Amino acid sequence: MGLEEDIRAIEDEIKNTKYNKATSQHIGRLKAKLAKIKDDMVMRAIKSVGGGEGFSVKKSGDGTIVLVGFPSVGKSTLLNKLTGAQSETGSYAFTTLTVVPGLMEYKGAKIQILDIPGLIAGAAMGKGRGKEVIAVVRTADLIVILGDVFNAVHVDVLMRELYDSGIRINKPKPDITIKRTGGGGIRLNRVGAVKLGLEEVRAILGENKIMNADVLIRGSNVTQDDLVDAMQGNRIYIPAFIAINKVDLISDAQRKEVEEHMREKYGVDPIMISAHKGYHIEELQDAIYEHLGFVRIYMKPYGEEADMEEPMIMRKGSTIEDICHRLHRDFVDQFRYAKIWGTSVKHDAAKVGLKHVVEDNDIVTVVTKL
Ligand SMILES: Nc1nc2c(ncn2[C@@H]2O[C@H](COP(=O)(O)OP(=O)(O)OP(=O)(O)O)[C@@H](O)[C@H]2O)c(=O)[nH]1
Repeated sequence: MGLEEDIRAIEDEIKNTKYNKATSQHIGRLKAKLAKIKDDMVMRAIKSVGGGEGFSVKKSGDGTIVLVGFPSVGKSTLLNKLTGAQSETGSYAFTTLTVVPGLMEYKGAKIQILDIPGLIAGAAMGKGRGKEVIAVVRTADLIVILGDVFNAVHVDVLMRELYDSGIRINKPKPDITIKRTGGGGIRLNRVGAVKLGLEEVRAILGENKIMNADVLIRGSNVTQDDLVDAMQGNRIYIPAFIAINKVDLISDAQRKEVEEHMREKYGVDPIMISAHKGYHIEELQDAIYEHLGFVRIYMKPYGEEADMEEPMIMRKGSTIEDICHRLHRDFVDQFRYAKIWGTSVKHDAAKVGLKHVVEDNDIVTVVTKL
């Protein structure tokens, strides 16, 4: 059997085996095995991409989003609409031969948007130019999954290809630590109402020949798949949303039908756009801005007024240390303390250290030794 047949056979077996206490170890083992085979194929494919021309993308701006869609879904047209970049458009499949970066300026943030060749079924395993495309997608801060009104089913395929490429969308990274040890078998520590049991954990890790390890799992929602992901170790967690293009070509009733389908299937409202006619583009820009989770930070030089005109755009969760890095490469070394006026502190002008997490609209003074 070839690897692809192996994969299909294991997937079928998982699907056809009812999960219960008696089968949980067996299913865990199958899942671990499946992940290993897939990963061998996918990672080999991704590693073989030596940053060839057009695929070594330099990140720039305050965040990078990647447009993922089938060929001819309208990615290039959309990029042009959002950024004014001159991406090559045409009605043929695979007219976009390289990654085309554009810069969208929105609400003071500079957002890099990458148009990449269309993904197709089998991309994760290297079909089409899948491996190069996926190598780029894995660098994104946000993925916009672009479907079109006539092929809503492509969204399913895209989701699957992303999953098979080790990309987990709209999911926080599960809180799992696996520390290999020299002996003593598998020791499981669980914090919270964790459902996974020791036997399951042992079965899954055993499939990867991990016989001795301290495993710490926190949170009640951790699944077998999450443990397999943690074991494989190369998963990436990226936010994403769905936009459906070419709505100018269908009636209102058809549009509602597509919307309803997406809502039922993925539990989210897709953004219904027309890149060509410019319909709902602002809504899309808003969604991009929101999903990237920006915070605006106003810098106040020591003893001076704050600059309320040009905020520094940071991502949610950024710390004073991140701000220092942005300001000057010596600032972290020279750092004494920072002062903050805003919601991230209990009282205005509070002193904080490098690890302090800033919030939207904070005013910050960094005081250095010099
Ligand atoms: N009616 C209509 N046509 C569109 C829309 N957006 C794109 N198109 C057309 O769809 C075709 C493909 O658009 P592209 O922007 O080249 O698509 P792409 O996804 O970049 O295609 P590849 O480069 O092959 O991956 C072109 O003929 C566009 O003019 C839209 O909103 N409405």
